[in-house]
Amino acid sequence: MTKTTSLTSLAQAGEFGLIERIKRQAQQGDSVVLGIGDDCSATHVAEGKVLLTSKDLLIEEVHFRRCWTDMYSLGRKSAAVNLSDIAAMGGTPHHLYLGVGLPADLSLAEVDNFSRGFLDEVDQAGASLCGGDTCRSSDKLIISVTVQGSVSATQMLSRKTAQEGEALFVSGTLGDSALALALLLRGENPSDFLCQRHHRPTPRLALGQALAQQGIATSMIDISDGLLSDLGHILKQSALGAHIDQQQIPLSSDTRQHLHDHPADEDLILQGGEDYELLFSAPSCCSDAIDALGHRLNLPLTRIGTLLAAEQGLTLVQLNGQEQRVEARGFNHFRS
Ligand SMILES: Nc1ncnc2c1ncn2[C@@H]1O[C@H](COP(=O)(O)OP(=O)(O)OP(=O)(O)O)[C@@H](O)[C@H]1O
Ligand SMILES: Cc1ncc(C[n+]2csc(CCOP(=O)(O)O)c2C)c(N)n1
Ligand SMILES: [Mg+2]
Repeated sequence: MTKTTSLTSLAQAGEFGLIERIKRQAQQGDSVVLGIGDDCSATHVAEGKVLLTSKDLLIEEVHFRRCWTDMYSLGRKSAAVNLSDIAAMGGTPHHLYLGVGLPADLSLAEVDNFSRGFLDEVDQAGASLCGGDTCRSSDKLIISVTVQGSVSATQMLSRKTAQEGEALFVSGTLGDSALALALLLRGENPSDFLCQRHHRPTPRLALGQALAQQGIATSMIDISDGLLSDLGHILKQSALGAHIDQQQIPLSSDTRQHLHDHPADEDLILQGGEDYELLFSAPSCCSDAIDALGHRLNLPLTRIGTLLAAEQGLTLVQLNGQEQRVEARGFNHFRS
């Protein structure tokens, strides 16, 4: 057996050495019958719940640049963006599967930092890494994560159950991540706050679960491709229109200051992606419960608009007070 302490390269560790290193760091929750190490994992599904499963890829130069992020943050983000999809259904995450295609120029220390970040995010969510796949990639770092969670079937929140007349809310602030990315692409240095928002998104798990369990929200989605695009999915699947008030969209002070100086960047708020905040609909009578929940979680929950009949389409009251019909546009892998 190879001694692991003095290893520095992927070649020295080898495929199975790498898997062993990840396995040693991974904790297993009670629902895991068989974790890393066999042909499949085996896990229990809680009785009376439905299984939620989602997958997200992160590809170098498409989702991240290695020169912009440290590997620990990339590991955390790879888990977080997947956990965010479980949050969007009102669910509790349980099991994750990590596929990696590793270019030969990565050092073992970088891979260790990546897995440490991934596992810290998984642990924080109370979930377990149960398996994955490891292979060499010819050039780019490729990350493919599958997450499983559960939710009571009667409490699950989907995109297709919003109702006309209900209010639309978002958590947190919008546009910070897209602004950080825009600045990085322009060769500028985003503030530490903006960098955190881009490289270390927070999956809103406690919020998603509370909205589902308390029966407050009627539909929900996490904002990965931008507010208008992701709202567009709720509108399409619920056969509705909506009215958004741009003045109400919650901004961080860094983003507000930037827009004051660079108003041309306003579209980043509406169409920039990777906020990983939750967008949800709720009857207007739930406003007090939503306020109380926001206070309890120490997270702003802001009403930004109203759901209308489908014929009314998607309209935006702009900052100048003018109402304009808008497209449900945002990040699109084959268009932007
Ligand atoms: N190649 C594919 N094969 C089968 N289903 C897919 C494929 N790509 C996406 N889907 C499905 O299409 C739906 C929308 O996928 P999408 O990736 O846009 O999810 P999202 O949650 O809106 O965004 P994000 O990827 O940022 O999490 C999901 O149900 C997803 O499982
Ligand atoms: C280098 C670099 N270029 C562009 C972006 C922007 N970006 C990539 S994927 C995505 C949406 C969510 O992804 P998905 O829909 O695949 O889940 C966004 C906004 C980035 N983060 N890094
Ligand atoms: Mg999603």
